[in-house]
Amino acid sequence: MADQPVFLSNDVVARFLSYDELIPRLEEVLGKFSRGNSSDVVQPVRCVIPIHNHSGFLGLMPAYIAHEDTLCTKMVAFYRREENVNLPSTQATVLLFNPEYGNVTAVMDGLDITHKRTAAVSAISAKVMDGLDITHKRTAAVSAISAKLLMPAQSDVLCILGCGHQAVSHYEIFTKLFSFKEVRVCSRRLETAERFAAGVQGPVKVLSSAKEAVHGADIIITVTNSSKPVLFGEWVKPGAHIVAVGACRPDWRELDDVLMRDAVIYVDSREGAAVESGDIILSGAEVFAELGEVLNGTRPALRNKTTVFKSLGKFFPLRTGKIRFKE
Ligand SMILES: NC(=O)C1=CN([C@@H]2O[C@H](COP(=O)(O)OP(=O)(O)OC[C@H]3O[C@@H](n4cnc5c(N)ncnc54)[C@H](O)[C@@H]3O)[C@@H](O)[C@H]2O)C=CC1
Ligand SMILES: O=C([O-])C1=[NH+]CCC1
Repeated sequence: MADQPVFLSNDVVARFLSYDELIPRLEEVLGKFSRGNSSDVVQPVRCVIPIHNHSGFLGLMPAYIAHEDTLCTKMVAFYRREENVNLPSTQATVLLFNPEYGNVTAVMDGLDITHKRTAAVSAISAKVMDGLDITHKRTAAVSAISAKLLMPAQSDVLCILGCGHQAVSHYEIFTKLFSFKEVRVCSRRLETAERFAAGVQGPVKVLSSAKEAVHGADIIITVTNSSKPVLFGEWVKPGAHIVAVGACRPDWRELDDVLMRDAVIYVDSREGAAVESGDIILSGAEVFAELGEVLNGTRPALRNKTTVFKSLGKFFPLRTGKIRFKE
């Protein structure tokens, strides 16, 4: 009989993941995904069902990488929370499988469970993070990869629009990897931005107007749960790089038509963008490249142009080794 799956609580998984390992691992899988070898990397556009009563969605994101025999799925619930800011906008759980037997070997994150057994997790070569952190750190790491490839060579000013969970992980990784002379934030409510600024380590300038906040910025990250544009092309410095993380539904927007049509558009998955991104679908903007294509050298990184990376959150499987449990 198969072992029972282990529950990896937030604390446990948090210990197993560092950005230093996450970034190269994501670069590797983004590249592999964009080579389009579907018999190696199987990762369809996620299946999303509406949670009508709660203005939410549940997305199922299965993935299999044949050459390393990794089978997993992420399940993510996400919500439009413009009115009720006291509820989480995203919750995620990841299941790892034994690919040969089909049984679940680990359930990760989003679970506040103190399991009686001690989980001795051996040989997890690309580590895992806690539930929310899997989503937050993975998303921020892919955004950072886009910035490595696409932001102007001289980038002094970072601006973050939206001051929730993703803003924290994005701030964390962007200030770790790059050095900015100024970091600005703006959120729908001033007090949220002030709380954010007080909570992070390092100087942050809080602005009450998004237009002022993005003025002259070299890199702008939109991490809002808005369904209407929060960033307008006429505000944006030519040549800036925009990382658009929110608006993951076909009728949700963070960026306006002007920006979408003027910028060169990069995505994590063309297929996903065509189905899920309101910014792309409703503006009619053309996708220029997947990040993986840039990493593979098959499409160029047009750093001198205004660029948008539209992130939708493909879940790229973690590489896992054997998981062993001790009583
Ligand atoms: N692309 C991806 O891979 C992923 C995308 N997401 C999306 O990222 C977005 C942010 O997620 P979280 O940080 O977890 O949400 P959150 O709820 O923690 O934070 C959202 C922030 O946006 C702010 N906001 C809302 N409307 C705004 C507006 N009009 N102008 C400025 N700020 C505004 C809110 O006040 C809040 O500070 C959500 O839309 C979520 O669905 C989440 C996970 C992965
Ligand atoms: O990949 C992800 O976790 C999500 N994408 C959109 C909302 C959450």
